[in-house]
Amino acid sequence: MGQGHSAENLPEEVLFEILNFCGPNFEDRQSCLVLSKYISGVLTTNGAYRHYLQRLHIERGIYSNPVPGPGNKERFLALLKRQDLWMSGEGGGEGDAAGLENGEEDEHLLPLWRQKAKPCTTENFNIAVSARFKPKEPEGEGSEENAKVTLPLHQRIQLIKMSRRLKKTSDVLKVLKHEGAWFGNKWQSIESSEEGTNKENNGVPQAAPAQEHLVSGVHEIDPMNDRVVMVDPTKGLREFEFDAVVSPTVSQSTVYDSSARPLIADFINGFNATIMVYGQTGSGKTFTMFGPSGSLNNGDRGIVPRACAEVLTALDYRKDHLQIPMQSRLTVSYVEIYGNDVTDLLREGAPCGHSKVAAQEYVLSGAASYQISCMDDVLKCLTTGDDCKRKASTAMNERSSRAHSLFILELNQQNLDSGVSCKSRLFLADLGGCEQIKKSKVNVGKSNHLQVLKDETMGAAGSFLKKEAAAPAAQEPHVSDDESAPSPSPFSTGFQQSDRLREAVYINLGLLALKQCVKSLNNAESNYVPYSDSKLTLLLSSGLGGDSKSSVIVCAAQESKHSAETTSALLFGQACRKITKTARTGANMLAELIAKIDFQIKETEAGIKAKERWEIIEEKRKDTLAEEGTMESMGFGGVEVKKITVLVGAEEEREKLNNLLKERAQLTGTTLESEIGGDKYGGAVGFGKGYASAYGLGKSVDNDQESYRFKDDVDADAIPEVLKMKGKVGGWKGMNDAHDQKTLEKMAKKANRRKMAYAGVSA
Ligand SMILES: Nc1ncnc2c1ncn2[C@@H]1O[C@H](COP(=O)(O)OP(=O)(O)OP(=O)(O)O)[C@@H](O)[C@H]1O
Repeated sequence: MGQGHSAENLPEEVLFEILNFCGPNFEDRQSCLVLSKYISGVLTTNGAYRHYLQRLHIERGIYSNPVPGPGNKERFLALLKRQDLWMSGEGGGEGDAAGLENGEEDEHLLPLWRQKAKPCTTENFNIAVSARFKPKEPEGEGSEENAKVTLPLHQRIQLIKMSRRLKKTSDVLKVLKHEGAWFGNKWQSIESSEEGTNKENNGVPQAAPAQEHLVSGVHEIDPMNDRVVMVDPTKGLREFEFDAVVSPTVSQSTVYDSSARPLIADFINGFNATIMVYGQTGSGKTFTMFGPSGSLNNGDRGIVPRACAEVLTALDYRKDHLQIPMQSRLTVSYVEIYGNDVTDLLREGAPCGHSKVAAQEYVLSGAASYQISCMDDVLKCLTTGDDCKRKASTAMNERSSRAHSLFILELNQQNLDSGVSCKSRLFLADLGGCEQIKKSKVNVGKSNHLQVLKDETMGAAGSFLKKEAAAPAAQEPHVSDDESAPSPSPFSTGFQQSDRLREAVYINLGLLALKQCVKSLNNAESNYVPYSDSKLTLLLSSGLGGDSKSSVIVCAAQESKHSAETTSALLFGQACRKITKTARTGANMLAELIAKIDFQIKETEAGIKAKERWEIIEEKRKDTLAEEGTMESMGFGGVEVKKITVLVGAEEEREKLNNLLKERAQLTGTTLESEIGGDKYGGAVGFGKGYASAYGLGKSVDNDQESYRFKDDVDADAIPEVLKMKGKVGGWKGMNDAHDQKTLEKMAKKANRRKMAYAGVSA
């Protein structure tokens, strides 16, 4: 409950906002009500802004989550910038400023919606990263022993400063001295010999029992300051800061509120959004994203069902309450990425698209989507998809996801009055868990399989061995999810377990590609992000570096035996947090990515044009088809020296162009050959149909051999005008002076006549 206010003692900024809201004549009854409540002290400033947020939604269609707690003012001022999202034309909608004389505009008195529109479509932001820790499991005996870490002195000092809230290093040294820990017995023996053993502790906070070693693992989870302190066996003490750190005991709804909810509002307001969970296998990614099995309808449900519920509730509300007539359509796609295969989990795992290349375009174009209108539809989709997912038991997780899965919501909305429409997508990615094969033990099947083969071929004698082999096999992870299912034959066990290994490799490869993309995005000098390295990164490309708002939730285990993996996951989160992006409403990720690549292709082509020149080089070639018994066949002589013309000077640009064309081919779902073969690209630099043959360039630039650049017969016509004019054709005597076509032709012929010369011994 706020303090009582009178109109006179209202803070100026509040009065200004309220005046803006109510208009010069206080004609808006609801705003008057808010104002009167505020003045009488019934409403706090925060509460008043809650009302403004509601108005923004009802009158302008700008959604905000009903979040309890403070911060409504900041939210309102941020959303105010988007007020014209659903209005047509430029400027602030009905900017006729009723109540004012012709053309007279007083900003302070203009009602909120009648102010000039501010540009609302782009927002700069960093990827938001949060960390969530799974509750601790009891560790096996001896694991602590193995994970002891001795910190270097400076880190030990830092740790004591943090844990005892000490500022001065001299105080920390007193603690160390008292503990006798870091220097061990040596310090104590020096102390006892010099000062006696029972000296008083002069004002330093009483220390815990001496602790010479720290145990590796999570040392401190600090949700208040969104900080995690790790003790890593190889790197010592490490501190990580995130946008949110949630304590291991928090509920699923708290995780949703802190890491996902703001993005759901952005999604409804026309931004593309991406939320992904990243972490080691068994760290709680699926738990966070979907919830434990059977929880889709209860309080334990994860981000996906919660997000769907919030979007559906918001759309229902908008249908009945908005003052602008909005039409909306919500669809869902649910796919799994396994190596280079993308499968539709809502169509019994059918492959997406007609080819592996086109799969991502198929998904992003919405061809795999289904319309949903209520929570029942969502639950059906989730159950159908879940039944279809690759899951198996490993030593690390009873129900381990064996591929990356992507749940995509697509929302199409239109203001029927203004005709303005907007499409936005929400990507919810449950990434497969990075796993160390030796820990998840998914490679055990290989040896089982071989053992079975051995037994089979040994016939009756093998049956004895089979029994022997059965004992250790029983301790290995079982692969069936279904306890009641008939136990698999040893053959199938072998196959299934080697499948686990392949799955682990595919998952790790996708994650590696993801890490490479994050690295490139963080490297200011890198102008190429290798999205096309994997299907996972292709599908997530817009979420990582494109136009969408993104949030990464790092899931991790606290146990010391997982400290290396936890540190690595937290480092990934930290790298993601540094990526700055520009998000825009109504962005079409795929089309824009392609347009961006097209622009880069044009720039690169211009660079090649400006830099490239012809040069004559001597190439030594050996006769590989020499007759038997000749000197050449024995490796002596027979070397042909050929003078050949070669394009040089823009090698880096050509490589870049090649990568860009590859990336474009991946995005458009075509092949590199068709990108190069068309007239669209590289006409001037030798990739177009005409130039490719004139320059003697092979069709496939995928082929790394340099020979595609060589050409014996130089056709002077083929030398680009730009090179002739600039006299850039260097290395060829007299070429710099050549300006007319005839001279060029003559020189080309002369060079061809002189090109053959034999060196060495001939037979
Ligand atoms: N925060 C949590 N609270 C309680 N239990 C949890 C939590 N996180 C995970 N678990 C439990 O830990 C187990 C593994 O979780 P989950 O399957 O979500 O891991 P994962 O990271 O998705 O693993 P994988 O990559 O192998 O699929 C499950 O039994 C899950 O219920």
